[in-house]
Amino acid sequence: MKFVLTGGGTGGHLAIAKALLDAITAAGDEAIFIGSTTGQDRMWFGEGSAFEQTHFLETTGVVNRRGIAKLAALWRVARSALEARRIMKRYRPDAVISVGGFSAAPASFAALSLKIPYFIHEQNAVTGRLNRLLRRYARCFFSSYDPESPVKSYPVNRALFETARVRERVETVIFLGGSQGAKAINDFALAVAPALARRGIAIIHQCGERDYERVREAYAAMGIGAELYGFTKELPSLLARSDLAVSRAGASTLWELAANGLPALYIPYPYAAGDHQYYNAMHLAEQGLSRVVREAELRPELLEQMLDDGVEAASRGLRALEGDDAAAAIISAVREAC
Ligand SMILES: CC(=O)N[C@H]1[C@@H](OP(=O)(O)OP(=O)(O)OC[C@H]2O[C@@H](n3ccc(=O)[nH]c3=O)[C@H](O)[C@@H]2O)O[C@H](CO)[C@@H](O)[C@@H]1O
Repeated sequence: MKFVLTGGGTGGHLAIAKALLDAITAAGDEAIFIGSTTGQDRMWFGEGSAFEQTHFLETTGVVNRRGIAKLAALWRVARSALEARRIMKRYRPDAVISVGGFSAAPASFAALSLKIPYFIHEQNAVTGRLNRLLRRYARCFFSSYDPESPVKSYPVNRALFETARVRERVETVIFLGGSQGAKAINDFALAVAPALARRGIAIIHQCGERDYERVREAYAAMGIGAELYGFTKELPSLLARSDLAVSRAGASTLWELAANGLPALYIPYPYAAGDHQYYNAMHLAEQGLSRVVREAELRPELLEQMLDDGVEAASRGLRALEGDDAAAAIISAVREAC
């Protein structure tokens, strides 16, 4: 079978595209990618990816723009949709799967106008604008928070299941800012680092490229030897070594931590559309599997409290969540629906 995967912008969407691609190629099938020239699409799939072809079309976000800027963004989507139609007429895919984000708009409209079976994977607890608009036209809508979804587990890198373990005590804390890094989490890490050092707890910290120098200098000034990364491709092995995470609640990160049995204190990005990071985190917090705190209410004592309470029960609970190979299950559901 031939697939088109579309969508991206940020790592959360692209991580799903990658997991689906792996499931497609493992089954001996093939796929092409249609994404955007803006955002992180090229960084993920620019060179040496396993896609048969990759196309980066000119699109920018539409939702937060006004006036002329919005019209210009819509014009770019329309022009790129025509280009996506030309690509699909040549490639003749059996199915188009959108992982959301503004990068997905041209290929989604092209698929629907050509009547190619169309599928959506929504990563977040609050459905994004484009997915809300197009959901009614999709043959299946996959979401880990929707009881109606044909597959409820979330596609994550298999390595996270393979290295999963129950955490009995906290020897290493990892700070995670999502694919772009988060200044608030960086500041929090620096504020709690001395207390962690006093307890003999090691620190791993993914701080984002933009804030890397500042954070590096701050650790050096405190004489604390944190293991620091801007953006790293080795995240799965870093998570496997960690016992507690302090993290944004981007969907892919959240389900990767869950798959690995790694409990977290989630600090949702306050400006995410529809506050979706908060609802992503609440999905786990309501089951007692992690904690969530608003950025404005973040206090060092909260982390200390979690260290005192221990993480074993939460870690065991995460390991008990449904955790099959979601990407393969999604691809086989797509195959059946075509
Ligand atoms: C600010 C914002 O709007 N963020 C959104 C964005 O988050 P963001 O792009 O940060 O997405 P996620 O947290 O979902 O995923 C980040 C991905 O990048 C990977 N990674 C991250 C850092 C690193 O150094 N190396 C690395 O490989 C992670 O393992 C993960 O697979 O998309 C998510 C999925 O729609 C949403 O839930 C988030 O709300």
